[in-house]
Amino acid sequence: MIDNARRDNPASGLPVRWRPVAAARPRMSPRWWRWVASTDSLTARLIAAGGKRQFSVRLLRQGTGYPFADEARALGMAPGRLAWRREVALCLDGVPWVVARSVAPLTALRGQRLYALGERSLGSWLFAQPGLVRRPLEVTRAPPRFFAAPSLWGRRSVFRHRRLALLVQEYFLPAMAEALALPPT
Ligand SMILES: C=C(O[C@@H]1C=C(C(=O)O)C=C[C@H]1O)C(=O)O
Repeated sequence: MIDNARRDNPASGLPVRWRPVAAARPRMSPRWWRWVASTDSLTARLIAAGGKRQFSVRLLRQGTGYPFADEARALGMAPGRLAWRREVALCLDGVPWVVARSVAPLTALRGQRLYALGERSLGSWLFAQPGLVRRPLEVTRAPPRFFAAPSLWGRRSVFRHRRLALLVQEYFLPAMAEALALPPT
């Protein structure tokens, strides 16, 4: 499991510590709290916050592979099981503000046409699904393992829709903090 993840990305050997979002609240400014703890569509929030800037989804990588060990655990996947992985940058005027990595067990994907999303936002599909359930958010200060940039906050949660379980991890980048004049934490 961990060996497979390492083959994908040498940095994955560093275990990522995820904590319930409420546990991080004392160290988080109210402005960041509104971004990190929100449970509605981040895509919609970014479009609103971006004002006149043009929103776009840049597809970094998509396909089948092994999840990181902490991702497999969050999804309740047995070691060695393959997953569908999608990595994107959510950009405003072409500048990445957030990078996201979504992971789903392959077995749960049947019939869901997620491959066809391309550079449309997963969020706009996901939040249109009736009966969507979102598990509690967790946060980390560790940088993303799939994109070479620091992040201010990272968060993750599992969405459930019928048989689909999808772990969405989103990292807020310094460019976003700078553009919106957000504090360092
Ligand atoms: C889950 C959402 O979807 C966003 C869009 C993503 C994509 O297109 O791959 C990935 C993660 C999210 O940041 C959302 O808008 O909240």
